[in-house]
Amino acid sequence: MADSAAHILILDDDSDVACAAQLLLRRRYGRVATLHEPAGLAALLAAGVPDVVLLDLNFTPGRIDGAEGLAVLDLLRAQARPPAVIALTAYADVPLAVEALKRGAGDFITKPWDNARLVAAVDQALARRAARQPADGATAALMGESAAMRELKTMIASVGPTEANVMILGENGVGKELVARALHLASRRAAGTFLAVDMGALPESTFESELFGHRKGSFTDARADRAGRFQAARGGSLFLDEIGNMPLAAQAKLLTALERREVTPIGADRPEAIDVRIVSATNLDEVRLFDAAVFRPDLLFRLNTIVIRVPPLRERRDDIAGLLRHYLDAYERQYQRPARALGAAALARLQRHAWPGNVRALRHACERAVILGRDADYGVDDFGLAGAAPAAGAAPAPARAAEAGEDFSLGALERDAIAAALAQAKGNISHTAKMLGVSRAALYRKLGKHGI
Ligand SMILES: Nc1ncnc2c1ncn2[C@@H]1O[C@H](COP(=O)(O)OP(=O)(O)OP(=O)(O)O)[C@@H](O)[C@H]1O
Repeated sequence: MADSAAHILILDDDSDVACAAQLLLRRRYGRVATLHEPAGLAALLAAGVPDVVLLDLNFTPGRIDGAEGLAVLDLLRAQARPPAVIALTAYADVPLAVEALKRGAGDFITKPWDNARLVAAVDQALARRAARQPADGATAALMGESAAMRELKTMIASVGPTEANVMILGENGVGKELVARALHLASRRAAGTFLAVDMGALPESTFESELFGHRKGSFTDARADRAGRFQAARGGSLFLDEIGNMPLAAQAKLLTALERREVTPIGADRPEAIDVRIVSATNLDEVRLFDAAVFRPDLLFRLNTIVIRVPPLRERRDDIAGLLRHYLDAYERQYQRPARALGAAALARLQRHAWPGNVRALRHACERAVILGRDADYGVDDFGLAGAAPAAGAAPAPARAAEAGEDFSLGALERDAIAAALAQAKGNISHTAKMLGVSRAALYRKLGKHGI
């Protein structure tokens, strides 16, 4: 069964053998890579674990004990989601093949192989791997196998099925909305609606009408009955995003609704029971969140029964290579560009980058690289990172090009204006967008464009 999404790796020191297998398999599977020695394997795994590895067991000429291949097998088995392994043995060496099977290989093939048998073995290996995958549909969109991401997925799996209110904390672009969606998918409400509301963008004047609904004629513009977000999400999950940006008066109204578990549409004479699971998110740091002048403590304690912290990308650098490959592949497909490799130097540099805009910025950088990159491999310049080499763990200082009189191009001035507004709004995207007079979506696009 051909599978255009499958990723196969052939690890064999004999380049003729590897090339023959690659030519055969490339016709049926999406990505078929070859490697001639185990030395490059760690970097390759960091960029994404293949689905199936065809593994030769001896690399050094003259060696037939299989020790090198078995060591690679151990490394493959240690991956968070190990690939299915087919051992390649040159000598019909049954004891070695048996040892490989004992150590976790799923199958073995003797060289020279029969093409049909090799293809059947790969098909079976893919099927085995698919069957072995954990029931992680809910968290499938959340990429990353770092210890922090694994912990996050475990947390989602245990908290998701409960009705507890969850507050998700993390910087802009770390994936808070993805986590909220994963919680919904892992819940008993998964068949219901997932409705996201940007609380920072709701004008105070229409806050109640937007959230609780209104009756026809209850105010000048109320030309028909309208359900609020609480009613629209009935039976599902309501994601209150940017909760830290709500004015205090609006916080009081939300608190009342959550305490009473009912809302009264404007102009209605009776309240309506609410049936939603509340998931909220903010990029406020916890010091600000616990400041009563910013956020009502009673509302905070309603919302944060469970707190999930999503770490910034610079604290889970192990995920960077996989995310880069994922988004490069996705944009290569989207823009119908040829598949290109990410050079080792560029990868190392990207892994050191501080990524102040987190995964969102990385995604934009990949899109830029796919569109603008011209060389055979991607180089670091293709990604348009801000600052040549910002120190790990630190957000880059705003560009001062205009101040220094170096560059008065409109692009540079726009970048400076955004960086300055962002700094003044303490990283708050909604406030920054408001200060600059653009929508949040437009601001995100500009952040990506300037690599901020
Ligand atoms: N772990 C991840 N795997 C794949 N994509 C991710 C991951 N985390 C974030 N993204 C992508 O990064 C972008 C930003 O994610 P998301 O909107 O969930 O972040 P956020 O923390 O809610 O951001 P903000 O606070 O700015 O609203 C999206 O395109 C999302 O698909």
